[in-house]
Amino acid sequence: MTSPTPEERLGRLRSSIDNIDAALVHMLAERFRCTQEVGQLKAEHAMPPADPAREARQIARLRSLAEAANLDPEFAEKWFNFVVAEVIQHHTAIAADSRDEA
Ligand SMILES: O=C(O)C(=O)C[C@]1(C(=O)O)C=C[C@@H](O)C=C1
Repeated sequence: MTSPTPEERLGRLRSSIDNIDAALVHMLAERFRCTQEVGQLKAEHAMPPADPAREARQIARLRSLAEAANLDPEFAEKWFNFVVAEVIQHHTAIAADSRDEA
């Protein structure tokens, strides 16, 4: 039995990377589906778009999960802040739309 060539190994690794990227896109889409609903709920009840105390708890939890998974906690926090900044923009836009409609 011959061992795989570097090109075969690269091809297999890239195929796994493509599967992981697809899963991440689907998970992000699902997360944003939930946060859109949160945005509607917050707008209906005049709740603020951002909840810094909740974010602090999420960051502490994600940093601990990242450490356990051997992922750089700084990177996990940056990723979270990037996603949440987008969510807060969506929440703010939903609240503005619902005020315009009132
Ligand atoms: O949990 C909320 O209150 C949300 O609006 C969701 C979410 C998040 O994306 O996880 C976004 C903004 C808040 O500052 C905190 C958390």
